Amino acid sequence: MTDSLSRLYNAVHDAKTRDPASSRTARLTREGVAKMAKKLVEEAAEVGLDAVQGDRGQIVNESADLLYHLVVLWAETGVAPDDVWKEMDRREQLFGIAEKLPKVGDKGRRPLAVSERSRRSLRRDG
Ligand SMILES: N=c1c2ncn([C@@H]3O[C@H](COP(=O)(O)OP(=O)(O)OP(=O)(O)O)[C@@H](O)[C@H]3O)c2ncn1[C@@H]1O[C@H](COP(=O)(O)O)[C@@H](O)[C@H]1O
Repeated sequence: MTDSLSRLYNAVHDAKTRDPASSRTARLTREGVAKMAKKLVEEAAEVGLDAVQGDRGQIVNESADLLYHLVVLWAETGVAPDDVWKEMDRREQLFGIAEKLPKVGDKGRRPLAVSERSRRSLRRDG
């Protein structure tokens, strides 16, 4: 999946300077980040609605549109796919450590407390 998104990112990056008449990405680039953000939110809402309606095929279609618009927003704001993969790796390591800690901590603390602490740390670092 990360490969497909990285390829899409490169294609989108190249398309930004193309003729807006033939490239949706170039059109979105001309319209600016607010328009890109609006499109992203619309696609996310569509995926959510399709899920509520139980339309699996449409969830797949709209998810592809959602990912395209997310990548367009990354390219516009200077975020590279690697930036996101690194953050995901960091979280995986953090939660992995939390999972290896004792199941019941001091004073009868439950593992959820450890997990919650990790989440707070993520929010603070992020
Ligand atoms: N992966 C995609 C991709 N996914 C979805 N879409 C388009 O995004 C549309 C969904 O967005 P909208 O709902 O806003 O579309 P719409 O209903 O037609 O809305 P409006 O255009 O009227 O605003 C889909 O109908 C697709 O046409 C994509 N358009 C382009 N790409 C890739 O992006 C790269 C650059 O392509 P161009 O931007 O066409 O140069 C290429 O690799 C393309 O394959």
